[in-house]
Amino acid sequence: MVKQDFTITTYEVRDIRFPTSQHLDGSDAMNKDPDYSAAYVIFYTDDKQVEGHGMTFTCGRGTEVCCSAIDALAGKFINKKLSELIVDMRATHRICTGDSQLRWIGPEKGAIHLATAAVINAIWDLWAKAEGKPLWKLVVDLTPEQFVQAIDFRYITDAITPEEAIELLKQNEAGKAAREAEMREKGYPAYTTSAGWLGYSDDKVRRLCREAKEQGFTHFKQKVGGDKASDIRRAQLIREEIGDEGVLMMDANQVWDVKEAITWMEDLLQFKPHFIEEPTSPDDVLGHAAIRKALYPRTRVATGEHIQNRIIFKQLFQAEAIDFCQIDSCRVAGVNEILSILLMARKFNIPVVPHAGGVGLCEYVQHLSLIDYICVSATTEGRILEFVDHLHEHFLDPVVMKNGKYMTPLAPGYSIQMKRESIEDYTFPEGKVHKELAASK
Ligand SMILES: C[C@H](O)[C@@H](O)[C@@H](O)[C@H](O)C(=O)O
Ligand SMILES: [Mg+2]
Repeated sequence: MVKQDFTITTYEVRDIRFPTSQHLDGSDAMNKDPDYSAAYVIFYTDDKQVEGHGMTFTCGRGTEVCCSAIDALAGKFINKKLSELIVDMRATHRICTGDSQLRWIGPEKGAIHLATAAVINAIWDLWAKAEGKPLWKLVVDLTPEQFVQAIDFRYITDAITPEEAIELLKQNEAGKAAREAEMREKGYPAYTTSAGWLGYSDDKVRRLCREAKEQGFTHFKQKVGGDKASDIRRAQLIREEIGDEGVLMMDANQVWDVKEAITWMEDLLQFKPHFIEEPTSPDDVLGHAAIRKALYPRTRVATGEHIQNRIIFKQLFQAEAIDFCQIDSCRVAGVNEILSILLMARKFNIPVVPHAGGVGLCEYVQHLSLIDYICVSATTEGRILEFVDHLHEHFLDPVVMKNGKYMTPLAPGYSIQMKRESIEDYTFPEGKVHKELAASK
């Protein structure tokens, strides 16, 4: 069943924080000073060479809460053999989401769900390493039946059944090899968010847009929703830099009420935004639908980085509330739940445009878009993968960008393993970097 088998012997949880707020990297109208962080888990095995790594993304304070939740889950995997876990990935996923007591502090949402993502992703990382394949390749090589076996269909069978999902995957079998070859050669198209963080000066935004254009990017995201006059000024200067042919996306990070979102966007439509992302609360399915109805087709609506689980995605699709589905690799419960969302998005014909603004998220989502293209949607039309240019140097197998595209990752695993030195230096609060920061204050 698995090329090499291991038994999980112990685990380690780390609270890792990068002080990105110092330069306002990652800042937006809601998250004014994020410190890109990771609640990080390592599963050690009886083979000293092979470890499963996983993390969930956080913004600084609160990482300790997710670490505690990881602690509550990870112990369940001690003494488990990899082969036992992967034979039924649906059951493995339920080890976390189905705990009859822990479930009360979710269910399938909040810190416990973020923690589930870290743990589940670490298991997939271990599995991919055991097979000697990058995660995307492990998944695209599964049979349609095995792919579907990883998914918890509870609460979504009114949108898609396992039988339908298998049928859908089977339809794409024929072209899989050609799409894989294409991706290995050309890579997956990306857009950049790092030119448009809200806390950056106009000059910096201008310079970063220029640099991103030179690097081959054609799609750029601007943060909006702080102050309307400055949104307008900023949109103007970005348009000057990227020209009419450049694609401009806007992201409000949930700051508006429903009506406010519509009126605010009316004033920004002159800049031809491709979409408005997170115009309001991620829980407000009908609010998103109302905003979409008011603005479509002058602009479109995107959301997902704070959509807590497959059930809310299902409702967003059913209510025709969004035009773009921004899956987040560790907001929902890791690879298993992502697969269910990819399938539903395919069924409802909504392009998947993953969220990657954080640490480690680019590393993760490159695999997910490859899975989407090679075996689920079979198209890149309307799809583009987010890229932010921060903190990649801390990973053993960081993303490789060329000409505005993600080059297909080839190393075994889920690309999320951090360098040991980075783990030590940035562990909060006792790592070297945090001690130095505290001393300098
Ligand atoms: C706090 C973060 O940087 C967010 O601003 C970021 O994830 C953003 O919403 C994005 O779309 O990338
Ligand atoms: Mg966003």
